[in-house]
Parts: sequence; structure tokens; C-alpha cells
Amino acid sequence: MNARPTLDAIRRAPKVLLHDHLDGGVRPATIVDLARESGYGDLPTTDPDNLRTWFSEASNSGSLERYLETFSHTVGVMQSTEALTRVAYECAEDLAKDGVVYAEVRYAPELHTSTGLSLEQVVEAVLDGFARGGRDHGIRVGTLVTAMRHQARSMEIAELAVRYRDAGVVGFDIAGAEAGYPPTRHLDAFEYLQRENAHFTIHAGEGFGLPSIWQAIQWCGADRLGHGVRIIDDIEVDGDAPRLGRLADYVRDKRIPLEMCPTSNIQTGAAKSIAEHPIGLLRRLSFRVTVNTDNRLMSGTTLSEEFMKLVDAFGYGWDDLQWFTVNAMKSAFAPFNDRLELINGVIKPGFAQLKWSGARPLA
Ligand SMILES: O=c1[nH]cnc2c1ncn2[C@@H]1O[C@H](CO)[C@@H](O)[C@H]1O
Ligand SMILES: [Zn+2]
Repeated sequence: MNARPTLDAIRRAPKVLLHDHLDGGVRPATIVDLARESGYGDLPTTDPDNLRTWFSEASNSGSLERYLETFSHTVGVMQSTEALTRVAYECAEDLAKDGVVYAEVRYAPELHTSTGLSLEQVVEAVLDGFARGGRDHGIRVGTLVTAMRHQARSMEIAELAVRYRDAGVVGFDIAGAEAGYPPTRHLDAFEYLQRENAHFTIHAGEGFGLPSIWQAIQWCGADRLGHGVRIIDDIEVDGDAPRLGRLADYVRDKRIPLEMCPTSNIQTGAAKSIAEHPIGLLRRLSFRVTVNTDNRLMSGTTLSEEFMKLVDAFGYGWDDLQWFTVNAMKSAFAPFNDRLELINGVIKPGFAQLKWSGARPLA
């Protein structure tokens, strides 16, 4: 029987995560340790449990701008090579323990230079942590380097992505407050990456609507959309047959991956609830939807828990969860052969085993 997925079984499924921020997933106990070691004195509390609660409550503001304010504490303690390597190592360990087999984790190198590290030192420290954590815990982790959209360092960060492309940096991204900072502000960086045959995703359609998505795709050439939830504004739901506008049609026709992050979207006000999250409609319409965590600390979540919430809200079964996972693996920035190998060698067999583990033996 194709049994209903439980949280425990979902944890054992071989999962793929494309949208997860390194500075949004630090363990509370590690933040406390690093703050003590570095003399960072601004933490709201030094009790790890209280700190965990503080992050998830402070992130429930309904505004992306306010949500982003909480990052000052994680970024504040990630200012040495040792701290960056430790956080990356633990990230690989935590994701592996949640059953993630392939992840792309992003962070903004420019935010980690306040005590004098160079961008290169930051990138190398993070790569070191992921290489070791990946090896020890059996997970493949690629990194995306992010440029902050309100700053003006995207060209430098794009160059960094290209320089380290063979060492574990698999792509580029822009993040930060979306309203007032359109993707075209960084057009030179995106054009440079295209000339270099490099991959990039853009946070778009989260804190701002269709114009941001349109620019990300049609001006900047994004391979994927970070969130992209507001594509729903270009879909008219009236009766049984939803009508897609030209942009929504384009996104679906071109199979442009949507990196959806349900819990985060509720915290920032991009969606009202899990049950009303556009992911339900977009999945029914067969957009290239993927499921992600965004910030495990701020959202108090894991990839397994995001899947569980969708199972509860939409009644998804193993076939749906496998579909999201294969979508994610197809959309990864890893080389084609690696993607195929993971889909056919790891994901499909892993889901097949779980799918049929509740089966009654034939009499
Ligand atoms: O959902 C999001 N939307 C936009 N920006 C974000 C989101 N989550 C995190 N960051 C921003 O990305 C930086 C690098 O990881 C974080 O420091 C945060 O400012
Ligand atoms: Zn994000």
C-alpha cells in the first residue's frame, strides 16, 4: 500500500534542498558559543532554548524587512574563518541527519568581512566546512554565493562565484529586502554570469510581485526563482479552470523552478497559511515546484517538517513528495551526470522502499 507519509518516514526519504541560508540555520547553542568566544555582546539571551524561541517569534512579523533584522545576530557571530567553518560543518551534519542527500546552501560573503576577512577567506572557510561535513556525514553540499540587493557588490560576488566554480561554489543569488531593489539593479553581474556560462537564481516574487519576477527572468535570465510565490498574481482562479497570464505561462512552459519555502512565506506575509499557500495550486498546475526551508532557525523548521506540513494541508502522498524531490534534483546546479545519478541511484530507490514499506504481503 502507498501509505500516508509520517514525519519519521519522511525523515528517512532521500531529499534535496535548493534554498537554505547558511546564516539562517545556525544551531542556537553554536551562536551562544561563538558569541562568547568572539565577545559579541548583543544577543537577546544566552540560553540556547530561549534563543531558539526568540528567533522564531521575532521572525513572525509578517514583514520581510523585519524578518531580516534577526540575521544581525547570526551574521554577528560568523566573522572568523573558524566560526564559518564550524557553522558550515554543522549545517552539513544537520541536513544529513534530516535525510537530505543533496543541498545547495547560500550565504552572502560580503556580510562576513566586518573584522577584516577577505571575500576569498570567507568563501574558502565555508567550503572547507562543507567539504569536511559532507565527507563525515554523507551528503553532497554545493554553495551559492549571494549578493545583497541593497548593496553594490554584486559584480564582485559574481566574479567570486566564477573563480570558485570548480571548488564547490555552484551558483549565485541575490537576497535581502526586495521592494525598492529590483533585480535589474544588478544587471551587469547577471550579464557577466551568463557570458561565463554560470548558474544563478534570484529571490523574486516574495516581498514584491510580478514586476520583480518578470525582471528576474526576462531581463536578468535567472535559471530559478527564489520563492516566486507571487506568480499566483498572474493566475486567475475563477471556477474550475484557472487562467494563466503570459508570465505565468512562460514560467510553466519553460519549466522555471520555483524554490518555495512555505513556513518562511507565512512569517514574511508572502502567504496567509500553509493551507492557502499557492504551492497547492501551482503543484496542481504542474509548475516546476520545489520545497525548501529558507531559514531553519528563523522558521523553526527542517525540510522533513516542511513536507509534513504539506502532507497535512494538502493530503500529499509519497508520489507527490517524490515529484517535488525529483523536481529539485532536476533543477540543481550540479552537473547533469550527478543529477541523473542521484535521481536514479538514490532518490527513486529510496522513495520506492518507503512507498511500499507499509504494503501487506500478498496472500
Ligand atoms: O527569504 C529571504 N528573502 C530575502 N533575503 C533573505 C531571505 N532569507 C535570508 N535572506 C538574506 O540573505 C542573506 C544571506 O544569506 C541573509 O543574511 C539575509 O539577509
Ligand atoms: Zn531565501
